[in-house]
Amino acid sequence: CVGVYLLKQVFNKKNPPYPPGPPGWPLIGNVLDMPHIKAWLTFTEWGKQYGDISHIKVLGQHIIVLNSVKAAMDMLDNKGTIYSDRPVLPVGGELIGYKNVMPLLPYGDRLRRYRKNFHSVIGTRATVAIYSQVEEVETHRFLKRVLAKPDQLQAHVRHTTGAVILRISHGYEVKENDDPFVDLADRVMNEWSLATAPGAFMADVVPFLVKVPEWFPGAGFKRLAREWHDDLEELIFAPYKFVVDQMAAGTAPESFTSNLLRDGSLSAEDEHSVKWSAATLYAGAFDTTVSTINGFFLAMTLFPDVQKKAQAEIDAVIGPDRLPSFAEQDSLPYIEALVKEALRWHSVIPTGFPHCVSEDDIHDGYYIPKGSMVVTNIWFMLNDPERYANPSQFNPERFLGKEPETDPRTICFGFGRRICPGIHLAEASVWLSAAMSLAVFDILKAVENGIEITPEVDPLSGTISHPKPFKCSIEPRSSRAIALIEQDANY
Ligand code: HEM
Repeated sequence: CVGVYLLKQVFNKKNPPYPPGPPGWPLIGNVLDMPHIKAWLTFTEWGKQYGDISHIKVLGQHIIVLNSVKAAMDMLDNKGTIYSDRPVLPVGGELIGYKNVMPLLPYGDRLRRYRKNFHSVIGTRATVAIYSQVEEVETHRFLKRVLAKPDQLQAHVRHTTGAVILRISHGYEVKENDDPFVDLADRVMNEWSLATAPGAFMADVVPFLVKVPEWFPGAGFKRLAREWHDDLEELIFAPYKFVVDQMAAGTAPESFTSNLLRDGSLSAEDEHSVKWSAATLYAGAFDTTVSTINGFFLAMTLFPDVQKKAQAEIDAVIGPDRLPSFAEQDSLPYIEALVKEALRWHSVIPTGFPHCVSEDDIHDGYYIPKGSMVVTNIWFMLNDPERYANPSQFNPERFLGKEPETDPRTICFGFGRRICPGIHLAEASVWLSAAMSLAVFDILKAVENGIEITPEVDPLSGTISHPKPFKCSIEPRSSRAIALIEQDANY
């Protein structure tokens, strides 16, 4: 009745409720509701049932799930001063040391320093353009590798992405095989993704276990954490020393690190920021770029009409006698739309990196307690049928014409003060891989025993989601294309 409703309103004003969500159980709360596989699908269901902002509580931790761009902007952008912290991971963050890597760095002065470093070196399209030649040389090498061994596409994507990043971060040119820095970085990235997965260690949920000595039964995670800590330290110091030595010898090429060290004597804190932000560049860029480029190849295998249109544009604008370069970026609108669609269609960080709330807040009448973890369901935002017609279709045309759909770059790179600082580099790498590959290769369905194989669209679980490994066939488009790939480019 009206009386009860009014009483509820008065009560809610004084004690606003948590946002709605699955009811949970006495004592254990929502432990059983927390999804571990493809969490974005469960979060999407919650969005349908409970609205844009939902809430669960898992072992004392409040988790807020956002299912709309508006809610993400209202909270993470507009209230950025209190929605920009990161969760504390007792094992990954503290014991191993990942809390010094930017995605897990607490909000504060050190974060501002790292982000300033990123901004000064790769913060705009113009600053990223300094590395155009590095990207062009390495991507041309990628074409050569694919031509030689097309069935190892996914290994070539990883190798090339690592090569581009190490040249940009430390001016280091990788060896074709068994490169020590690439192997180390690969190992650390693998350890990072294991250690930061939700529920990776019991001690993340029951933090006092961190204090247990290494010899204690069940404390094997401490030995692992020590070994992974050592790998991380090596990844930070070895490439940094490489740059310092080269600078002393006067032979250091342009790189993120050499650029930041050029200013001369640095305080200990500045030196820390340079070392760790350079290594962060690898951590932030590697898996995300690999996953997006693999997603592009998957889309081309499944949507041949899109591929043909893209090739027709390249043929008309560039012709058959040279490879596309960054100089033509603005003359290839269909390729630009295709890159946007690649960023939308395969969502690389489907549930974002969690933000943490540093003060109590009341938002839209809901109580958001200090310490809450805020998760953005980026996957749904990029697949919301009200925003993107037929979202499962790979259709670059949705971004062309008079009424383009929302630019996915305003969603897929996250929100607020923790928005991805590598946007321009990510776009440049994906653009060049797409344009150069389409210029010279046809990407087709593989045929085995006379039967065409249609790959599944089945993104894998993980903070960074990769497309499920798939087969495709890659053939040079013509003998002219082979000659273009094989020639020594003059960059
Ligand atoms: C397609 C490629 C990429 C996608 C989709 C992507 C997406 C994202 C997202 C969603 C976040 C979390 C933002 C938030 O907390 O709201 C993020 C953070 C971050 N990204 Fe990217 N990213 C990509 C490539 C890159 C590249 C190339 C770099 C490095 C050059 C990079 C470096 C980082 C770093 C350092 C953070 C942490 C920022 C912070 O915590 O303040 N990312 N990225």
